[in-house]
Amino acid sequence: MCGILGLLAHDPSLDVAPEIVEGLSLLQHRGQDAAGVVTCGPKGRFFQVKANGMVRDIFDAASVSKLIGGMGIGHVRYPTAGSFNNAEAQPFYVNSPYGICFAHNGNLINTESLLEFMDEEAHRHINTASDSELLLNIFAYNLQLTGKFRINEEDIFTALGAMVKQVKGAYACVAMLAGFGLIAFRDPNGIRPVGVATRPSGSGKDWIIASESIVADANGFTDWDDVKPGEAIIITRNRVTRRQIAEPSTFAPDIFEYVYFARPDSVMDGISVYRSRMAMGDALAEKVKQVLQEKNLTIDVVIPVPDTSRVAALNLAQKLGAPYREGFIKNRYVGRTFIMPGQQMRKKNVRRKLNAMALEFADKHVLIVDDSIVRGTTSKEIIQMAKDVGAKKVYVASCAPPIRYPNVYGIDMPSRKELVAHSKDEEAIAESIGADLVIFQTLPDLVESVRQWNPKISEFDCSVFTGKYVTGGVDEAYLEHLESLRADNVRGKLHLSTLLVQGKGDGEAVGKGGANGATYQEKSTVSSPTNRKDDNVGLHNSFQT
Ligand SMILES: O=P(O)(O)OC[C@H]1O[C@H](OP(=O)(O)OP(=O)(O)O)[C@H](O)[C@@H]1O
Ligand SMILES: NC(=O)CC[C@H](N)C(=O)O
Ligand SMILES: [Mg+2]
Repeated sequence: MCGILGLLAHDPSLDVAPEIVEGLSLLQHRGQDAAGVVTCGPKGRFFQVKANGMVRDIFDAASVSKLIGGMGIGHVRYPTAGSFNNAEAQPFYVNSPYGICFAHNGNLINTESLLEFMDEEAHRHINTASDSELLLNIFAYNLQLTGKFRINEEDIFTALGAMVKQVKGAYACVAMLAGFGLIAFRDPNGIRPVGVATRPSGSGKDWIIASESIVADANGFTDWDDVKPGEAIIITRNRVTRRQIAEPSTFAPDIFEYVYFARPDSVMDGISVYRSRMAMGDALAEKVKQVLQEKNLTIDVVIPVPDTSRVAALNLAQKLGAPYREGFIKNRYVGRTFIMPGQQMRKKNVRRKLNAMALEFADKHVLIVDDSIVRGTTSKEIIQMAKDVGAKKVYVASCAPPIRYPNVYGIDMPSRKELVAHSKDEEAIAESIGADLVIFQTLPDLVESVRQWNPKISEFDCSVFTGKYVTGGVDEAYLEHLESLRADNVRGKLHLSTLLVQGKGDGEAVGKGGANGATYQEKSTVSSPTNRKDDNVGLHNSFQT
């Protein structure tokens, strides 16, 4: 899951980079592998800083000061295609037919046929294994087909409409056209989130595009509006234009955003993540009550697994009338473990991140609550930790049902074999993670916990629980192919070979700029989609000076 962001200041003389960097740090939980920002300054020039690492490590005062311009986009990356090499850090850039920068959250499922198309028909070179670079080039190719020296909004909608017909999968995107403006768009099923908001600025408005509403709130933007499934919004300094670029399809936002990915203080598609997590705790409490009664068991204490499960665990404890205790203390300097690459790293970091306090576990029957059990990395470690400090019995309750199928839409769960619940019943799962009992939320209860806050959404993407993929095009052959490319054991090798090809893993051989060896690059835009006087005049003025 990545985070995307775009910002257009009404006043072109302002620099938006500091706010973009600040905004990316609020999206850090969506991707910890790489981050990048590109701004567009005078004469339509792009300025870029991107690298592997966390936002705070990549951006310092010196690198941010080089990001000039009143419009820009940013990205935090959690790879789901290609490798975690910094050549695949986003935003991506193409210089033809116009200067375009692009950031993507999601994952395409027809990359093989798109690559063939790029090679045989579009004759565009794709330099990485990133599906996002591919998506950008499909968009650029379709823009090129307009055959125009200078383009307008109609041309962009036409190109996006053609692109949507070619690509399959999940994509929430932000694009920036040099000297023109920003574009936000979302796949026809609205699997990945993205929205827009505004704030007054002089005689006009500043616009923000972001994966989550928290970024808008924190920067004083209001009137958050989710991009609709299959919709594109083009924002220039003169006007904002919205259009459906895809035929209406099933709106099916990914339910895992509410379970784990999003920040609790975000509102997505009209649903407060916080409220949905509280409701997950309430519903799970009923199930736990029932199971404990059936098995004639009691619990002394409810303990959350920091961070994500806290909200649900508190409600669950209240409903059960059991004490809620923070028995695991989290090292605040260690990031999310699930989105780290490689099982070794994830395992090591659970221990680095969480510590069990004996005084909350010793001689007790504890109910540990987590939002989800995916590979079982976290639960295995913390159950052992709880036992090591004297817990008598360790029961685990999960706000999500068993995860038995891969995610193909932007969450890095490509391999069935890695999922602890794959082909296992609840007893076997408990045994495998070392729990005395494991209790899962039912799927209808999970869906209702989220859907009740916006009954207009009739469906959610629940493919990791059901194996049903809303876009179609995901069959056994595809899943096997994905596994062969991205399972943990294959990926280690892939990363190594990428490093060998690239020398030492430095993506762009351009002057170094930021902290952490971030690459800094100034891109002079030769071609700009519009610099005719009658189009987007506000921007042109700044562009032509
Ligand atoms: O079964 P697993 O493969 O371990 O995956 C599930 C765990 O990973 C996530 O935590 P993470 O540490 O990533 O983030 P958090 O601090 O937001 O809970 C999630 O909240 C679960 O605790
Ligand atoms: N998690 C995501 O959204 C990843 C975006 C894109 N597929 C990449 O791997 O960079
Ligand atoms: Mg967790």
